[in-house]
Amino acid sequence: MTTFPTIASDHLPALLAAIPKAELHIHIEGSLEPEMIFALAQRNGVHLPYDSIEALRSAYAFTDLQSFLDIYYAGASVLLHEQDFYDMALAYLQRAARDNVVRAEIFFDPQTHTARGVAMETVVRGLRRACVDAHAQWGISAALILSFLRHLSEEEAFETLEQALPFLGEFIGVGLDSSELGHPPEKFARVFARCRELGLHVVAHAGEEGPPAYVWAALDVLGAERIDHGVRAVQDALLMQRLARERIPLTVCPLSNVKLRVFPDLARHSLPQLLQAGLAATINSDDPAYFGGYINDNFTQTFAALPQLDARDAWQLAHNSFAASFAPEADKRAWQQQLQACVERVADGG
Ligand code: HPA
Ligand SMILES: [Zn+2]
Repeated sequence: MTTFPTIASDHLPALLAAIPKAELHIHIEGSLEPEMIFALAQRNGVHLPYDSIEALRSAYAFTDLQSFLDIYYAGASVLLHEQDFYDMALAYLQRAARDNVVRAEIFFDPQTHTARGVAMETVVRGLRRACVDAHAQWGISAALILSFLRHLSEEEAFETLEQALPFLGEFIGVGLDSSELGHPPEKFARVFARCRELGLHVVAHAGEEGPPAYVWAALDVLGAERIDHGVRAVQDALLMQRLARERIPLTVCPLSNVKLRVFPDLARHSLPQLLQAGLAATINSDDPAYFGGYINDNFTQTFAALPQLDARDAWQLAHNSFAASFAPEADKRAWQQQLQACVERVADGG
């Protein structure tokens, strides 16, 4: 965009809500609301160590990534049948469409389920059916990214990849999540090389709790096309230059970062520095049921806490989200045009 229309700051919340956007960092198991955890536990006869929805919700007081992951994996234990995966993903996609998400690239953690005896086929079929139905109902475009658990071994990642081979057409790429510290990207060099040979897109969580060295390794050893989180890159000037020069997208999750104490509060988040340095940052929800908000909550609360962010930044973040997505180029062009039209409509007071 060469000229940017004037948008008064009191129109900013409306703009943030209305702009079409892509969500590129959402763990579908992290969209499981306490109400649905309880409903599925009842439906499937799974015992939960919490007496009520309120008791479960009050356990959501995290001190770091691991303290969150322990509860997140426990919550996922209620998912057993294809319909459970379908219901979870359809609920997320309906909620995302309300936030004007036009494209969602959704992580799923198959090892969390296969370890409990749930078949890969059950997981993938349920999630894919929700993606197809959500597109038909709300026009939202959705795709899946299989994420390996980094606290497990590379051998277990290879076994998971083997189980996923019959479903290669059902997911667009692979990621790397779970406990970051002590599990550097190098641990998964060979399995990611195999995934690249298979033509899959490659992303990885790096620089959430881990050091900038993990971001370098995600790029150079795994061949990551996007970095999930990456907010600690600000500690390394050379890395910042590289991320900016190569326009490597960062999928930033502000509410997650505050809940897991990566930053003490939103006002001290590194997002303005990332944008100022010309990095292709995006805003995402990560695990919205656990971190207190979906994507528009992340946009509005982050902009409210950081008054230096303005309408131009909102446009940039949405623009980056489409540029960084793995959707077909024709779709990306159409969404960029919708974004432009939306900005002009809000500027006109419409
Ligand atoms: O933010 C995260 N980091 C690592 N693993 C995860 N699994 C779900 N959310 C996350
Ligand atoms: Zn994540």
